[in-house]
Amino acid sequence: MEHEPIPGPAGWPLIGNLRDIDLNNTVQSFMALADEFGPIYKLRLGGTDRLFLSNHVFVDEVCTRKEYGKHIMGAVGALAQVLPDGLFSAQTAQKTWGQARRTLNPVFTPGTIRSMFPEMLDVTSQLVLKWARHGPKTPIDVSADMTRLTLDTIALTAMDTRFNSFYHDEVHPFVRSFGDMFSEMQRRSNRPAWYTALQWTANRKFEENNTFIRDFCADVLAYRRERESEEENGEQLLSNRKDVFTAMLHRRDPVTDEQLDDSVIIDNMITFLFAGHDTTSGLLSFLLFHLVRNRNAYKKLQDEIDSVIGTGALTVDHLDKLSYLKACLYETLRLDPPAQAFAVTPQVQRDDKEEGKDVKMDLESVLLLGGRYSISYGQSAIVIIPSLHRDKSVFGEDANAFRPERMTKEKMDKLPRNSFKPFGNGVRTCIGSNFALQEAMVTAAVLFQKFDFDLVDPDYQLQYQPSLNRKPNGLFVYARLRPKVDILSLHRDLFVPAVDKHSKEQDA
Ligand code: HEM
Repeated sequence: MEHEPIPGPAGWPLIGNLRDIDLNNTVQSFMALADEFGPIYKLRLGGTDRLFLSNHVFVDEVCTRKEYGKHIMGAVGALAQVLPDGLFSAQTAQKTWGQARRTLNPVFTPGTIRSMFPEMLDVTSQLVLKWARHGPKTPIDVSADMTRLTLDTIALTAMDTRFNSFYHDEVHPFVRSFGDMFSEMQRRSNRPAWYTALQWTANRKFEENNTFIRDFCADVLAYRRERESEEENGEQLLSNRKDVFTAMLHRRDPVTDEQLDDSVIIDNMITFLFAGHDTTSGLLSFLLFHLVRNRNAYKKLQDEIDSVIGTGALTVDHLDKLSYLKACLYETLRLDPPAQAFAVTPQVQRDDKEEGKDVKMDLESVLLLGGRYSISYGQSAIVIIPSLHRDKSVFGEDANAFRPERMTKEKMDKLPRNSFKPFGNGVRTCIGSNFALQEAMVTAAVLFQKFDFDLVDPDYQLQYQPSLNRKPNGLFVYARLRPKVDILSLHRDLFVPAVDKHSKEQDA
């Protein structure tokens, strides 16, 4: 029973609000509906009523009240059918989620992520050399190359595997198969099950893609085990590496003292390969777009990079001093958050169950949102992150403008609680957020140190790719080496610290 009617468009019999959304770009539709119906509205999709939230007051409530937890639904629910034990798609109460999260948390501490700096720089160097050799007149497909960069980085740092995407014109088959599979999941999540059952060709393709990505990861796992069994007991033991793979293969969960099963390892290899690249590539692509469009911020960033790094190699210690770059990244995450939504629902708490409390998961058990709108246990509340981040009551009348100055550490500390949620919430918050930020800082610092950028089409208007994560569509730039950058010594200059280079010149 609703306490006060929740706004929303009237639906149709059987199909509900299916006609109110563009299935190829659902989040853009949700944002437009938020503009029309306000910070809370309701849609009937896939046979259930879903709530959509987009201001910090409602979002704060669902992010802080203990009744709410992550809801595995929609496309994530479809993902759970093929990755039942992946960190992203498993239920919080599931034993395998807790085991994997505790096993992997130590891989994502700031110290361990810093130790991945050389590998991040290695992959960045491949991008830089490619763009330098293309020359200043070749249009660069930004999203495609950022996808190559982030995929290769997560594969190398997390799984000690080189995808070598910069040496191929086509995207890696893993990305193509997973992308196709996920598009199908999104379509499935918004239409009735009987309709999906009739899509024989799409269903066969889905199974083929699923088999391909599982076999691919099983092969990588088998190869790693083979290498470990062959290696001598030496200093370079693979099992001493501090990466996701090694933790999954060797660490014991501190609570259950158990190791992860192979099927859990494979589910999480797929999860990390996907979640670890698709979002960060969007972040880097949007960063480039916003900076090229905002020349004041562009200049300020390049000045910071020149004064902190100079012309020598970037080191991990430089990263702590690039505060304006960090603000640019946060401002990009605010305006164009690559992960566009997350879903929560009121859940029966484990404590309640253990104490035998009579908490019924049926439509009679309701909570009130904002003290006015009813939400039942098991019903989805979806946070529309880009709308939340453009809330004018928080970010001001210029909320749609790119202004990194509003995202300095001091200013962010003063933002209302839960008004900035690019990495999700609570125990289900993104495990890779610090990894993503460090990777983006390494790449952006080197790119703006070495290149000047211009849009190929100066009138380009931002468009979004129809995919789960937000990415620019059709964004092409020209990359020109900056005046004092020498293409012949570029490779060396990316790695040789400035001091060493200087002293070598003096020695000569
Ligand atoms: C800019 C980059 C990134 C953004 C914006 C982002 C965003 C998010 C968000 C919003 C969630 C929560 C989703 C939900 O509640 O349904 C999440 C979860 C997750 N992310 Fe990220 N992510 C990024 C990068 C990464 C990277 C680099 C990795 C891996 C190294 C990663 C791995 C994961 C995993 C495994 C989860 C599930 C965690 C759990 O539920 O325990 N993400 N991410």
